[in-house]
Amino acid sequence: MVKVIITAPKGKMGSLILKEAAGRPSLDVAGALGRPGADYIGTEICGVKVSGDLEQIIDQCDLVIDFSTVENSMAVLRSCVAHGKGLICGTTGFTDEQEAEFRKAAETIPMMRASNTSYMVNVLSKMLELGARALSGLCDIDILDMHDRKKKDAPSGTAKELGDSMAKAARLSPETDITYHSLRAGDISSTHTVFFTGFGERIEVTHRAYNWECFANGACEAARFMEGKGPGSYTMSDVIAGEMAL
Ligand SMILES: NC(=O)C1=CN([C@@H]2O[C@H](COP(=O)(O)OP(=O)(O)OC[C@H]3O[C@@H](n4cnc5c(N)ncnc54)[C@H](O)[C@@H]3O)[C@@H](O)[C@H]2O)C=CC1
Ligand SMILES: O=C(O)C1=N[C@H](C(=O)O)C[C@H](O)C1
Repeated sequence: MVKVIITAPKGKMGSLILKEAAGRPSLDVAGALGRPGADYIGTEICGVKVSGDLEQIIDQCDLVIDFSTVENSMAVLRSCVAHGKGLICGTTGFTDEQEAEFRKAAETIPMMRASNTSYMVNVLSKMLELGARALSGLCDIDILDMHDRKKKDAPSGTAKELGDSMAKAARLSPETDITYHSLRAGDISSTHTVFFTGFGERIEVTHRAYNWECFANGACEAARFMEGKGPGSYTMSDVIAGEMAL
């Protein structure tokens, strides 16, 4: 059983992950990390005690699951490195320098950076690799991500990851061969469309999340996958590989 600490238990994602993880026999939720000073510090959510200080509780876990903010995630990353704990980070919007710090950390701790933990999105990524290999040079490739008006980052982390995996598969540049578009409006829930646009014809492939449960389920699957893993960089592609028999 993996012992986990879950951050942001009042956040949109953190609250769903905590609820899902608390009900899974494969996971033991050792604690939750809330925003310091918040009125819910010291209370229990889903039967889990909420602390405002990761240093006080981190030694009770094997792994931290963190879907919060860039600032908090960088602090969580540094604590995980200092205490030799694993980390699944689903937060998006990091700078290149911050991403490099995650890669460096993977030399000493088990690390999963995953901008999208939905099983379907990660299957979609495999389908798009095939599309990009078959169609590169014959068409334009564009990615449109649509999210609610409160989302902080654009393009989405998912758009960037899909672009990177297509570019790697088809030997393209993710910066110059793929074009990114973002719409932030109302309460749109995560929607990604990839367009392969030729002349006289076009392919559009879309993933629509109706709510955020697919990401919470995927985060818990990822935590189960991380059990017993040593230092290194792991991806959702590794998590789904067994199920897809890739
Ligand atoms: N990887 C994936 O599949 C997904 C990733 N995300 C990403 O996850 C992140 C969070 O998204 P949401 O839950 O929608 O945002 P949210 O705004 O609902 O939640 C963020 C939470 O972080 C908490 N927080 C801030 N500072 C903190 C601190 N010092 N200690 C503890 N908690 C702190 C806030 O109190 C808030 O509850 C975003 O970067 C988003 O893009 C969102 C959905 C799926
Ligand atoms: O903020 C969100 O909602 C989401 N963020 C992630 C991203 O930036 O790709 C994953 C998903 O799209 C939901």
